[in-house]
Amino acid sequence: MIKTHVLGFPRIGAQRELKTALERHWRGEIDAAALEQVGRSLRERHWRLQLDAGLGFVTVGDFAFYDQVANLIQLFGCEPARFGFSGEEPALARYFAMARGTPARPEQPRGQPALEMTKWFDTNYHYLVPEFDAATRFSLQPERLLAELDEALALPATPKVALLGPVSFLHLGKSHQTGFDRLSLLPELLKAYAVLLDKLAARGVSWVQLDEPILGLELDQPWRAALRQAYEQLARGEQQILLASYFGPLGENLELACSLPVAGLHLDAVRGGAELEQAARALSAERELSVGIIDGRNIWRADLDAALARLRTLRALRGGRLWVAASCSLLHVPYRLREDAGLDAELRSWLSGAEEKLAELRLLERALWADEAGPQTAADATLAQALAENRAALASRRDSPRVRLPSVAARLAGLGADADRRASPFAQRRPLQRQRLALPAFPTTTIGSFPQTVEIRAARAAYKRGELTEAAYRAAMQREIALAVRKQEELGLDVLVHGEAERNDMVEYFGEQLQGYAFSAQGWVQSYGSRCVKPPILFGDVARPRPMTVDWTLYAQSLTPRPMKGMLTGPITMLQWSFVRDDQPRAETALQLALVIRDEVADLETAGIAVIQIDEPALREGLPLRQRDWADYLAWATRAFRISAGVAADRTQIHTHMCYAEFNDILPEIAALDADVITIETSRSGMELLRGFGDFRYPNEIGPGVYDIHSPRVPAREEMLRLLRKAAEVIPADQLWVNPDCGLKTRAWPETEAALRHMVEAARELRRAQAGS
Ligand SMILES: Nc1nc2c(c(=O)[nH]1)N[C@@H](CNc1ccc(C(=O)N[C@@H](CCC(=O)N[C@@H](CCC(=O)N[C@@H](CCC(=O)O)C(=O)O)C(=O)O)C(=O)O)cc1)CN2
Ligand code: MET
Ligand SMILES: [Zn+2]
Repeated sequence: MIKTHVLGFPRIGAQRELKTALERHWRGEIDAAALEQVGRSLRERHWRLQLDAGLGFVTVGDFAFYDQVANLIQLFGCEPARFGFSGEEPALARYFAMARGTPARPEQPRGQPALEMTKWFDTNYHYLVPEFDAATRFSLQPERLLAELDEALALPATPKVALLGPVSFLHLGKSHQTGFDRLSLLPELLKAYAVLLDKLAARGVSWVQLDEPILGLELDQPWRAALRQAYEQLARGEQQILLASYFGPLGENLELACSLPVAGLHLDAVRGGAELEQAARALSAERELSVGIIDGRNIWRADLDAALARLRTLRALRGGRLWVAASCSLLHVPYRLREDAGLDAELRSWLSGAEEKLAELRLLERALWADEAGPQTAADATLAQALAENRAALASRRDSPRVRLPSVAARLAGLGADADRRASPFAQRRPLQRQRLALPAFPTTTIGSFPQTVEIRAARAAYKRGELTEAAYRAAMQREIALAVRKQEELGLDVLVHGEAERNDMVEYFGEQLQGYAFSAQGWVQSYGSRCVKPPILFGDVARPRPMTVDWTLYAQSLTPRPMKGMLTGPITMLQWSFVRDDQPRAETALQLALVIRDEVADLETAGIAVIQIDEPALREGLPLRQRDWADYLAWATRAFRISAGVAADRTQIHTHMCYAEFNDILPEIAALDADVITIETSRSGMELLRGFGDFRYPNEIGPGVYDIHSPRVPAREEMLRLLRKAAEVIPADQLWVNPDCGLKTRAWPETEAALRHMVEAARELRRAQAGS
């Protein structure tokens, strides 16, 4: 028997309907009932797509109004006590309170910060981090999930319920209590899972998919033992469990996974392809093997011939039984690309979004059926035609002259051995930069973006629709830049930025100006909550036809005598947040990107810009999931950064910026980037993150973020002072900068100005204290 399925489907909506509805709800424009209705209709639409594609199941449980991990916090009734919920509040209101934080109330004068948000493995999706401590109790609240299940049953459709598994749920959470062992909660959590599984079985659900993506990580013995304990216990119930792993090979966890007494095992055959045959042999015959052969992380059209060859081998090993799936949830790819208005016909034929991936699964299923059916049927002709079309599209991509630019390869080959080094070491660059910039102690700056207002977005949308001329658009963006410069001067910031008004996104903006990149009109992917990105598509060798930021930066610099920071996105972040080609190593693509950024640095410098920031927020996210693969990645990734910065003269100050990450485990490599200044996100951790930089004696200058930009909350001057004093305990004062955690594009102006005013006051207070001591 061949069965096809997906681990999850994108939920934001082909037209981002969920985003629109959520934001309207948060603004108070639509009530909870209207929002729920949007959720229901999206679920129904997505299930119908799965039904129409002939999948063996529709997947239930992948929908979330904010995040699938946050759903589990409510499903298992473990909302953190700090939110002070009485239980009287509607569940959805509590959910958004956890996701977005709560404003100050008389009984909670400072409000509650949201749950921490962190990267979902090595993706650009962020999940909300569950908080566990000794007082955590679980109490199953299955109403929402059961209601969704009933919707699917009513279609009618055969549902498979998909949830994060108990061990990954605990693993991905955190505890603020030192010494608390999250695994001590496992027995209670398992009881709740077991009750839920029974309820699902009673509703007639035949399969429950439990995701344990931590199987792709290096696990300590206690976590491995926890997986065994969990599945031995859960498998005792009625419910059949499909245990799902993705994002990498199982490696040393393969044997464990194959030996757990679950009814089926899903593996990522795209990133863990090498071990599929081994798993097919190791898994006992009565169990199902689900082969994730369609890439759930990237947008290239699948090579169906290759997939079929692979599946036939595996099917033979499995005695004819096999499930065929996408490697991971399709959450990470856009809805559809084959008809996207932003892409030309040739490119479209090379791509697959979520809908097209459903069709690919269907074709694989039909081809495998045809093997068994024997003699030619009428359906075979359409199948053969579809496979031929697939072959032709793949050949057109492989042979396309658009993909290769000989000049790029030649330039890389000719790159000097010292291209990744500045002319002199930091100690020599520093006095030259100090003299040129003449900054006060504790210099203040921001990370780049200022509020992306409705007006800015509307102007860009009108320009893209052809309703605004290029000149009018340019003038509108220049007005925004002038406004940002004026406000920064009024606030008294030291190193200014132009504010990035002209950028739709820090990656897409550059992609749009580079050869080798294409960008879709509707290829949205959820990044967190209602926020989406439209990753540009890197399909060929990268080249820069003309400078990308020089005009805007020079315009901004012309408005002020203060230093204007040029603002670029670094090669690794460009790589990580784009859909990149799969026909050459990522390391090579990174080098090509490094060269175009290098050229931009050179042009900004020639134009007289004295400070240039090369953002690398995704450097940490790109780390391989297993530590043993880190060194190789870090070697090429940091070299790519250094190649982009290495062209700068000693007197030009290079900044970099990183956020959303635990930096302490890669401090030597961060230091090896040799940026003159690094700004990092530290405020949510109360400067804890900085301690590592201090212990390591980080050699260059650092701007630890002094306030969280994810929340409209305006921190008091004293709060920032406290953080700065804490920072000064671990970092020498003459190395410290003062700045927010990250860019301010998601904020509005009033809170931005208020917070920056407090920040500048805090820096001035420090200077006074220093002068007086
Ligand atoms: N690529 C990327 N990844 C990242 C980050 C990032 O900045 N970029 N930051 C971190 C956090 N992730 C984030 C992801 C998205 C957003 C974000 O603000 N996204 C915006 C969209 C940004 C964008 O592409 N804007 C376009 C398109 C805007 C738009 O929706 N326009 C409307 C029309 C608007 C109108 O008519 O008024 C439309 O196309 O329908 C533009 O400004 O041009 C959103 O979801 O709202 C923020 C942080 C980590 N990962
Ligand atoms: C996610 S890092 C953002 C850096 C960028 N320069 C900004 O301020 O928006
Ligand atoms: Zn950032």
